[in-house]
Amino acid sequence: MSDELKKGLEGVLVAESDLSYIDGDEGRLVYRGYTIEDLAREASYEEVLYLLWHGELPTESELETFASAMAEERAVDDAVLETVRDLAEADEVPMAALRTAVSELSAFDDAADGEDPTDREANLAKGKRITAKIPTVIAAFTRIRDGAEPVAPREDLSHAANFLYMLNGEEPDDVMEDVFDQALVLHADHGLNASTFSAMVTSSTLADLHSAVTSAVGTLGGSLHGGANQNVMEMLKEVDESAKDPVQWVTDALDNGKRVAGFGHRVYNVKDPRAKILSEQSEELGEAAGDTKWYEMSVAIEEYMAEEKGLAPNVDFYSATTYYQMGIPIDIYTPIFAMSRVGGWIAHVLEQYEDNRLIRPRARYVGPTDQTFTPIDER
Ligand SMILES: CC(=O)SCCNC(=O)CCNC(=O)[C@H](O)C(C)(C)COP(=O)(O)OP(=O)(O)OC[C@H]1O[C@@H](n2cnc3c(N)ncnc32)[C@H](O)[C@@H]1OP(=O)(O)O
Ligand SMILES: O=C([O-])CC(=O)C(=O)O
Repeated sequence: MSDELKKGLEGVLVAESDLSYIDGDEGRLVYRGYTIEDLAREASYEEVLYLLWHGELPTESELETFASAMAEERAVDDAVLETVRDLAEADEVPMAALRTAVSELSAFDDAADGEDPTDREANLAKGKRITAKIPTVIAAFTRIRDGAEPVAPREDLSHAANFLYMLNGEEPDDVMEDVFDQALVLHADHGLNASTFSAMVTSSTLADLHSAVTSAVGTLGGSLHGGANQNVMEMLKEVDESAKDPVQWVTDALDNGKRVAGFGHRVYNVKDPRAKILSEQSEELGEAAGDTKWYEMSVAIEEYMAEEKGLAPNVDFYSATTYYQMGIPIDIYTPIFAMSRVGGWIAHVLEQYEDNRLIRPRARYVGPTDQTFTPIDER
């Protein structure tokens, strides 16, 4: 047994996986051998889900069956909607509301209590239900919080278009649907990132899929992980409102010991390939709207961070301005990340169950070992 301490588990191999491969020096990401560039351009989110869960790209009829079965599962039980309403009216943080709702979804899931938690077919069906319902929860929460009534899901729209329809009460145009669908594809999986690992740890105890996804939602929300996309946009708005030069603003932030959201990564030593694609989306949306202010501000910060800190943008840096220019409320950027990443979480949980061993690392104990106990009335 090695006593070498790897803080943050950096570089530690804990599993074999054939889901996604990251080359952190080359800035390359593939899902099951397909480059993220090809998938973002050519495949829908539903197609990528099928690829992750079933191991290969679907044929047209497989995709049609898969996507329509998932679309049929979009509605959530009234009791869950009531919880979502209560949480929205109580001004709950969106990621906390999503975590609570995902947990409650299990109470209304068809899966019989006591079934084998590792049953692959049951989990694929359950995974489809969870993935289908998460967008409904996020859209309903957002609308109620903003003083509107939820919009019921439609089965005839794609996963991406249906979410934007439920959020805005109107169908998105083709450009918005495509940009959003690409964002979902780009966020679907990323090796053993923290939230995925959290889902794996939970499932390694033979806890059920809803528990694993609930753990993962909780883990994604932190500012060092998925929560960074919201922080990026809040930072850019602060820069804008400060009327300072963006580079000066960032210099001051770094001088004050702050981290710049959307930069740095545990695995990438170069620009995240997803950030490359999203920066193009961000620029195109700005150009279409006749205002590239957010894109230009982001590029100025990117150049400065590269020169001064040797840090490159991660996926969260350009998703922020992409979503902002689509009119999406800033505090649901991380729930949207979850809406995509749930596909990866489920795929990794399926892998975990296939070849399970309890995940249980050790800490090096550095406390005392020979204290003399003092009874409470003598302390
Ligand atoms: C989807 C995702 O989860 S992508 C990541 C989203 N998170 C963010 O964007 C938050 C900002 N980024 C960070 O905090 C980090 O880069 C992380 C958490 C992503 C990676 O963390 P780690 O791999 O543990 O790197 P670590 O925190 O040790 O940082 C290494 C060095 O780079 C610096 N650094 C890393 N990221 C940043 C940043 N965004 N701003 C300023 N400095 C940074 C650290 O201060 C540290 O410097 P030091 O060695 O002089 O102390
Ligand atoms: O891989 C990571 O550590 C974080 C990340 O980029 C992701 O989860 O998409």
